[in-house]
Amino acid sequence: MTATLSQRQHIDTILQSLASPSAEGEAAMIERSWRRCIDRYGLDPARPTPPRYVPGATLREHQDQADALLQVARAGVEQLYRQVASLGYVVLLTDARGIAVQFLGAKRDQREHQRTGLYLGADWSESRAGTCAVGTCIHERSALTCHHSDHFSAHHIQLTCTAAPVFDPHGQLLAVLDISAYHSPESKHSQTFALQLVKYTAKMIEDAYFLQRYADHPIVCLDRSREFVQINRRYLLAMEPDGSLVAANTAGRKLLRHHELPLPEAGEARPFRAWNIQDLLDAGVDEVLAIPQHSDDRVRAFRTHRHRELHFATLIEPPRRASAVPGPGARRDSSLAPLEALADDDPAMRDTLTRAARLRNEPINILVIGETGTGKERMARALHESSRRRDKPFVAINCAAMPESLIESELFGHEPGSFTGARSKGMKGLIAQADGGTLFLDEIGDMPLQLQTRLLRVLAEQEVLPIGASRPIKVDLRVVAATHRDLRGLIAEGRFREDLFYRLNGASLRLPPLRERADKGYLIRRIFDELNQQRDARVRLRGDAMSALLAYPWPGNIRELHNALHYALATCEGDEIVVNDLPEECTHGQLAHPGASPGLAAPGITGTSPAATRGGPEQDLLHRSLCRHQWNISAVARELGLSRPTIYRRMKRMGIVPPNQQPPQ
Ligand SMILES: Nc1ncnc2c1ncn2[C@@H]1O[C@H](COP(=O)(O)OP(=O)(O)OP(=O)(O)O)[C@@H](O)[C@H]1O
Repeated sequence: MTATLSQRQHIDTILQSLASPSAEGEAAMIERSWRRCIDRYGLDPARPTPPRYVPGATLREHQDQADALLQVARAGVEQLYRQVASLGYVVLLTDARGIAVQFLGAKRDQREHQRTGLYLGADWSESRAGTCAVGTCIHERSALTCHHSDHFSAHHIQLTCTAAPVFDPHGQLLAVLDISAYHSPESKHSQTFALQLVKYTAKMIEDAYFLQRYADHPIVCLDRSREFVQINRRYLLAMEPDGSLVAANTAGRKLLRHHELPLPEAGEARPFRAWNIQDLLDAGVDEVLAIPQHSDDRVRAFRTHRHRELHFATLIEPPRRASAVPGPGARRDSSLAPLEALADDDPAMRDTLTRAARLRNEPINILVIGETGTGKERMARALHESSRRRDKPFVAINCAAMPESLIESELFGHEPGSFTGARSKGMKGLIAQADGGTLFLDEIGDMPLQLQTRLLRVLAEQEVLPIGASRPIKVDLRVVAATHRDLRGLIAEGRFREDLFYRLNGASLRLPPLRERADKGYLIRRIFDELNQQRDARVRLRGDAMSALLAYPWPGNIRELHNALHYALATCEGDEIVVNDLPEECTHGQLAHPGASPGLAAPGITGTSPAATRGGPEQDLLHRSLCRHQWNISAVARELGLSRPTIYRRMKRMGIVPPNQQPPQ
């Protein structure tokens, strides 16, 4: 390929400036890099440098090694992309060797991205690509913009790229965050804001990683401003409870150096613990650890020993809270574990679970309200298992799934020969079976009116009269009813008894739909662990699959998530689930995420309508399971962890007809 005029000029500039180096600051970084390109890597600015992609398997190894960071960085990288996408930038996150392990860019320019190397799996190390933002940033350990002809290769001079390093808590380079665009103004000053934005996001990612990595240590946050210390958390210092320092973020390491307490640089053997927080601040360890965390005034002022600088401090203590159910100042009560396991840190669930914990042993009936599949039955079981009734039966009845003709005898039981078809020995009804324990009435809004009247009597009298019996049987019941319907609306239409509503609704617990839950990551991990256990498997959910699941706009039904994970487990080949093992609906139209190989990634920036509206993975999973078990509904119900009536209802809803019921062709 012959060089264009501007490319030839570029080559001349490089050769001239290397003959008489003069630059300072960022320009000096570029000049040093040009020299390395010629002297060390033997590169030629005129030689075409097509992008080098690592093979798919190698990319996955790089992603695996960066997994912990990728999980933390995801939100920051996506936020950065939202900020710059409309200006024509793509976002790359590379590992410390310059391999792009995450990429976000507009789908319509995919070919251009791949042609230029602004794509997943591309190698942007300096020795390979010449002077470029990522490669030079890795070398210099410093943020920079590599604008147009700053690039060594004449074939990169249309690009503007800005990169900033992300360091681990010991100063080791973890990753490089980069934004790049194909078109930009001639002046490098046009990228000043880009540089600030990338540096800012890289710091955010670095600090988030730091906080996660040292979540089990007290962390002191310092800032020169009282107003900003809780927001900026400029200097982060992790320590042991005796005050010895174990790690610091980049700014924190600078602060310590400034106070002549240098922490060892990456790779040095000397332990961090050489210094104590008392060596930096004119304060005792006890004073620092006593900084309040939960009052209005969480900031304390301290002076540094050496330079008497005034710093404001806040403290992040290791989480004592392992539970979403905060017993007020109480010690952890292990009987609450079933309730605690329902959620992590979701505000709506926290409120609901706090109420549930208080109500679990109260002699009142509870109404659980929530959309389909929000975990109402789970909640009812957890209430039972955390209550004093836990050693007695939990009996669940689905009022919508039971045929009307059977529901009365199933619920109330019957005497021998009390009606045609009655069992000769009679039958104990489900209500009597729940004696001493919990009766769970699912989909209570679907209970026929006539039975509502009889149920009301059971609840009022605490006794049940089996069909054909002359004497009632005493029962001790706690009823938990659940509904996704508007019971007040049904009352207004005359389809639900108001007095029964008040009997059932001693207290109500509302469950948020999945789309609103802030603890989706926890639910994903929990359901995944449960499925692994059920299958006696040890499959791992890789970070790229987790990212895709977190990014997917889930509808309200947790079953949808459950099914997607079940599908992935059933169909994945090795011992880990990667993004391509997930049902297509979960990955389609999402931002590109790590895990898809260069040829397969489909970066786009629009969402799709939820799978729930189309049957999607749920339908697929059900159909496969039916075929696998030769349409044996009990086996399918066991495999999917659902009741038989639910399987029948789903088949009906999805229009799945067993082969023996299909009309002849
Ligand atoms: N906290 C949770 N942790 C793990 N899995 C959960 C949780 N909540 C619900 N699930 C799962 O989601 C699915 C739906 O839960 P559940 O049957 O309790 O919901 P529901 O609201 O009673 O559903 P429906 O409205 O269809 O009766 C089940 O597979 C259940 O195992």
